[in-house]
Amino acid sequence: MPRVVSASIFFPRGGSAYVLRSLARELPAHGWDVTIVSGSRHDGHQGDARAFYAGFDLHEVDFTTALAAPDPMDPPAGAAPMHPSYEDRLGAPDRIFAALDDAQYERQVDAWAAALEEAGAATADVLHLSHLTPVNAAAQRVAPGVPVVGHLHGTELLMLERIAAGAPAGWTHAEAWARRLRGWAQSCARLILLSSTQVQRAVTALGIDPDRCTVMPNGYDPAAFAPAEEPVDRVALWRRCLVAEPRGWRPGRGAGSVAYAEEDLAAFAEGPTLLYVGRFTEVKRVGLMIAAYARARERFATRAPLVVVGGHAGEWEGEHPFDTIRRLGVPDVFLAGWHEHNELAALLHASDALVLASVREQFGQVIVEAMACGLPPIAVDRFGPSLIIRDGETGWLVEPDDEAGLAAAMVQAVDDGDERRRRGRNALEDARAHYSWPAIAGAMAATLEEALVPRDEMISGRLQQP
Ligand SMILES: CC(=O)N[C@H]1[C@@H](OP(=O)(O)OP(=O)(O)OC[C@H]2O[C@@H](n3ccc(=O)[nH]c3=O)[C@H](O)[C@@H]2O)O[C@H](CO)[C@@H](O)[C@@H]1O
Ligand SMILES: O=P([O-])([O-])O[C@@H]1[C@@H](O)[C@H](O)[C@@H](O)[C@H](O)[C@@H]1O
Repeated sequence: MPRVVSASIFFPRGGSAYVLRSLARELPAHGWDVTIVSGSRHDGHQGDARAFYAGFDLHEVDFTTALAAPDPMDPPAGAAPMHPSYEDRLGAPDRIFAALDDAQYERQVDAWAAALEEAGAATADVLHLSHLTPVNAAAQRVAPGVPVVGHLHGTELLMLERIAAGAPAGWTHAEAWARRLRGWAQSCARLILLSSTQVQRAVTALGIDPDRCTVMPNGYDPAAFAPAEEPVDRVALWRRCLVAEPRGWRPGRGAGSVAYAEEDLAAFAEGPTLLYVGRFTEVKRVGLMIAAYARARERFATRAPLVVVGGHAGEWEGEHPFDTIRRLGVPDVFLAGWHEHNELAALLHASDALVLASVREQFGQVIVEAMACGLPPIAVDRFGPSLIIRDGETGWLVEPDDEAGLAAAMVQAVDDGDERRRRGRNALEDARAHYSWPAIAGAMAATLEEALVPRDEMISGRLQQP
C-alpha cells in the first residue's frame, strides 16, 4: 500500500487538525497508509497530539520544554522550538511567523527535519503538508524526491494578505516569510484549496499556477455529526454545560471561570437557541456577532439565547467576548468554552441555528458540522460559506461586517420556526450529499495519486528554493 506522511507544525488546536485527523481516518479505505507528524504539548493544556491522534501512527514534536523556557522560540539545546503562528497575539508563546529571524527559522527547520526523518519521510510516496511552514523546507532537506501535496487552510493567506497590505510594526521579517511561503507553495506538486472561491485569492497571495490547485472541501464526520435520534432535554444539557460543569472562561482565567446560575437557564425555556462554534480569532467577528444579537434580541418575539462555544482557553484576538458582553450589557449570551468533537453534536442538538459572522473564512467547517445535525447556518456571503450555503434554502447569507443584516437574519431565524426548520432540513440534505468525510476522502486519495504521476516535472519544481 502506498504511504503518505501527513504533517502539521501546530499542536492540535485549530480546524486544520480536525481535517488532518479525519483524512487519516478515511484514507486507508482508499488504499493509503498514513503516518502523522504533528506538534504536541504535554503540559496539561489542550494540544496533546497523543490524545488527539490516538490510534494513529504518530510521530510528535513535543513543545513542552520550549513552552517552559524563557523564550519558547529559542529553548535549551536539544528541545524543539515552539511552533510560530499566523496570528499575532500579545504575550502568546507562539509568536507570529513574520517576527522570527533567520536563526529562529533555521531552528524550526532543523527540528522538523529530524522529525520527518524519524517518521520515514524519505521513503514515503507522498508528503501531505498542512499550511505552508518550515516543515516544507524540512521536507525539501530530508525527502527531496518525494512529491508534496500542500493543504491551505486560510490562516496562512490571512497573514500574507496582511503583509501585502503593509506589515504591522514588529513583523520585522515579514518579507522573508512571505518569500518563503510563496516558494514552498510553488514547489508543491498539488495545492489543495477548500473552495473554488479561493483559487484567485491563492494565486494572488502566492503567485502559484492555478493548474496546480485542487479544490477539495472540508467535511464532517458522520459518526460524530448527525441529527438527534431522540428528543433532547435541552435545559438539562445547558445546565450541565453552563451551571454544573462550566468551561467558559474570561481573560486571564482558566476554563470554568465563567459559570452561570440555575435561574439563568430560564433563557432556554421558551424559544430557539442560537449557537456559535469556533476560535476567538479576529476574522471570526465574535464581537460583531454579539452586537448584532443585542440588536436582534430587542426584536425577537420570544426569548432566545446565544451560546458561544469554543475559544481555546487563554487565546483570543481583539476584545474578548466576555468583555464585549459586559460592555454591551447584553443578557442571554452564554460562554460555554471549548468542547471536543465527541461532545459537540449534543450541543448542536440542543440548538436551532448556527451563527458564524466570520468575514474571510476559507471554508468554515463548523457550518457543515451544524448542517449535518439539521441546523440551518447564518453566515457571510463571501469565500467558503458563500458556496456551502444556499441563501433562503439552507440558511441565511449576509454581507461582511453588516451588523444590521446579521441581526435581521437572526430575527427571522428565531421568529419563523417553520422557515428555520425547512432550511434546516434542506441543510441536512446538502451536507449529506456533499460534505461527508468518507466521500471526500476519495478525492483526497485521487489527489495523492495525481501527485505521484508527473514525478520528473514535479521534482524540478520542488528544487526551487524559497
Ligand atoms: C479563517 C479561516 O480561513 N479558517 C479556516 C481554518 O481554521 P479554523 O480554526 O478557523 O477552523 P473552523 O472554525 O472551520 O473549524 C474549527 C474546528 O474546531 C472545532 N471546534 C471548535 C470549537 C470547539 O469548542 N470545539 C471544536 O471541536 C470545530 O468543530 C471545527 O471542526 O481551517 C479550517 C480547516 O480547514 C477551515 O474550515 C476554516 O475556514
Ligand atoms: O487550524 P487552522 O485554524 O487552520 O490554523 C492554525 C492553527 O491550527 C494553529 O493553532 C495556529 O497556531 C496557526 O496560526 C493557524 O491558525
